[in-house]
Amino acid sequence: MMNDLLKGINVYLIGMMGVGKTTVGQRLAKELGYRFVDTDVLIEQVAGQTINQIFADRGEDEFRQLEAQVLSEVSAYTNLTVATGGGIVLKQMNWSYLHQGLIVWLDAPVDLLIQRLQDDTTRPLLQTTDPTAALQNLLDKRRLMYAEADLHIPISVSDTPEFITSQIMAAIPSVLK
Ligand SMILES: Nc1ncnc2c1ncn2[C@@H]1O[C@H](COP(=O)(O)OP(=O)(O)O)[C@@H](O)[C@H]1O
Ligand SMILES: O=C(O)C1=C[C@@H](OP(=O)(O)O)[C@@H](O)[C@H](O)C1
Ligand SMILES: [Mg+2]
Repeated sequence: MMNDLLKGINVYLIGMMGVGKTTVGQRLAKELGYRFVDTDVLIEQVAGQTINQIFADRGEDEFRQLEAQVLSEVSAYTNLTVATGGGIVLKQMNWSYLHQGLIVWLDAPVDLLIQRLQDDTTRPLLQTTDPTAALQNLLDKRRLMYAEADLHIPISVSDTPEFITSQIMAAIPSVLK
C-alpha cells in the first residue's frame, strides 16, 4: 500500500495558480488515505479575511509572511496532502519545510492556466489588464524554483483531475527508497 511507502510524510503540491493544486489535492488525499489541507484556506482562517482582502489591506509581503507561518505549522503534522499557493516557492525558508515531505510540481502551459482563470476574481495577482502577461512573468520567475520538486507532472488541457491523481500515484514509488 502507498501509505506504507510514504510512511506518513506529507505530500506538497506546488505549481502555478490555476494548474489544479486544490482540485487534485483533494482527490490525491483520498487515494492516499491522508487528510487534505490548503494553505490559502488556512491563511484566510488565520487572517479572518479572504486572499483578496489580505492583498488589498496588508499587501503581498504580509501575505507571504502569513503563508510561511501557516506552512511551518502544517509541517508539524503528518499524513497530510497539502495544496499550496503558487508563490510558496518564493521564500527560501519555505523549502526547509517542503523538503520534509514529498514535493510534486503540477506543470501546465500559460494558455491552459489562463483558460481556467479568465473569469476568476479570487487571484489578486491576475486582476490586471493583461493576466496572460502576468502569468507568463510569474512562471518565468518561478520555473527554476518549481523544478526543485521531487516529482514533475506535466499537465495537458484534457487531463482530468482523476487522471492527474493516477499519474502522481504511479510516480510516487519511483522517488521513495
Ligand atoms: N484537471 C482539470 N480539468 C479541468 N478543470 C480543472 C482541472 N483542475 C482544476 N480545474 C479548474 O481550474 C480552476 C483552478 O483550479 P484550482 O484547483 O483552484 O487550482 P490551483 O489551486 O492550482 O490554483 C478551478 O476552476 C478548477 O475547477
Ligand atoms: O501564485 C501566487 O502567487 C498565488 C497563488 C494563489 O493560490 P493558488 O496557486 O492556489 O491559485 C494564492 O496563494 C495567491 O493568490 C497568490
Ligand atoms: Mg489553490
